[in-house]
Amino acid sequence: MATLSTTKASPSILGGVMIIGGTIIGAGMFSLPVVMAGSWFFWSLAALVFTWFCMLHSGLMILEANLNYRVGASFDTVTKDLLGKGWNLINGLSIAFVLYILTYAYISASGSVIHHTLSEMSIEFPARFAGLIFALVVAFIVWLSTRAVSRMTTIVLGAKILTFFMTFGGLMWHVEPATLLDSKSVNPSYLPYLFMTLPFCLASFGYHGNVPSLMKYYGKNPQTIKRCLIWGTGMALVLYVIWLVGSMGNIPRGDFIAIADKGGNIDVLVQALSGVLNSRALDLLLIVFSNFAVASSFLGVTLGLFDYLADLFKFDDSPKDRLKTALVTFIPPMLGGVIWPDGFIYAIGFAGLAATVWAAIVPALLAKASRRKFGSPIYRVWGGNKMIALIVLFGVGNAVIHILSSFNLLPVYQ
Ligand SMILES: N[C@@H](Cc1ccccc1)C(=O)O
Repeated sequence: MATLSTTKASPSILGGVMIIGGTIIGAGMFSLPVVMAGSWFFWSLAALVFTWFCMLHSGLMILEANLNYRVGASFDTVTKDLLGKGWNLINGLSIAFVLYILTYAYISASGSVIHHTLSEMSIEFPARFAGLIFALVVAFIVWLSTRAVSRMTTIVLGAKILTFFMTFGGLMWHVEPATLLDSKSVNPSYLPYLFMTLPFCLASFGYHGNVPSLMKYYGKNPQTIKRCLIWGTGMALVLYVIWLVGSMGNIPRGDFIAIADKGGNIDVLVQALSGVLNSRALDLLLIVFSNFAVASSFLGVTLGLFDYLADLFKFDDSPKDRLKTALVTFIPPMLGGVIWPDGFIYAIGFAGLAATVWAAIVPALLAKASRRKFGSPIYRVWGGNKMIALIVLFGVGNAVIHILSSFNLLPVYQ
C-alpha cells in the first residue's frame, strides 16, 4: 500500500475525451454527406475509417515528440527545435490559415442555420447578416475571457450531444434500406468519386492543436493521453457513421446533386432532411442540433485563433489589447462572410488542404526527428518507419487530391 501515497491522482480521462471529441465534431460533419454523395455509403465509410486511423496516429506522433519537452511546450517550440525555422514557419502559416478559414466557414454556416431557423418561424432574415450578428456575439464572448468561452462551450457541447442523440435516435427509425443502399440506381459507379472526399474527412477529423494542451492537463502521462485520443477520435468516428446512415438513409443519392448545386450549406441539407421526415418534432430537433453543433466548434476554434494571434502580435490580456486581438481575429472572416455567404463547402475543403500540413505531414516528420534526436524513450508510436511513411503519404496524397480537384481534374458527381 505504500506505493499509493507516491502516485499522484491524475484527472479522469473523461475531460480529455470531451476536449478532443468536442473539437473534432463540428461543422465539418455537415459537409460530409454532400461531398460523399458520389462515392455513397460503403466507399465513404472506408474513407472515414482510413482517415480516422491516420489522424489518430498523427496525433499520437505529436504526443511522442511533445513528451521529449517540458510540460507546457507548444507545437511551435517542438517544431522549431526538431525541424528548424523553415518548417516552423510553414507549420505556423498553415495553422493560422486553417483557423481563419474555419472561422469563415462557421460564419457562413451559422448564417445559413439561423436563416433557416428563422424562416421556419416565418421570419425572413438574410443569411449574410445572421452570420454577422452571430459572429459578433461569439467575438464578444471570446473578448470577455477564456473562462467565458469554456463555460459557454461546456453548455453548448452538452446541448449538442443531447440533441445529437435525440435527433439521430429519431432519424434512425426513418432510414430506408433501399435509399441507403442506393438500390434503385442502374449500373452506378462510386469508386471514381472516392478520392475527392478525403480532404473533407481530414478536416472533419482535425483536433491536433489540442494535443499539447492535453499534456498540460495530464502531465507526462502517455498512456492516459493515448486513451483520450483513442476514445475522442473513436467517438467522432461512431458519430460520423451514424450521421452518414441517418442522412444517406433518408435523402436519395440523386437529390444530393441539387443540394450541392445550392452551395451545399447546412440549411439546404437540413431542409432536404426535414422534407423527407414529415415529423415536426424531429425537424425542430435537427434545427436545434445544427445550431449547437456550429456554435461549439465556432467557440473552440476562434479561441484557438485568438490566442494564436495575441501571441503573434504580442497583444496582452488587458481589455484594450484583447479588443485589438478580437478585431484581427474576426474582421477578416466577417468580411468574407458578408461578401461570400455561401462558401461553406469550399472553406472546409481548403481547411483540409492546409490542415494536412500540421495534422499529418509535420507530425510524422516530428516523430521521425524526435526518434533520431532523443530516441523517444517515454513513448513511441507503433509501426516504426512504415507508419511514418504511411502518414506522410496520407498527408501528401490529400494535398495532391485537393489541388487536382480545385483544377477540376477529378470526377465530380453531378
Ligand atoms: N474538426 C473540426 C475542424 C477542425 C480542423 C482542424 C483543427 C481543428 C478543428 C470540424 O469538423 O469542424
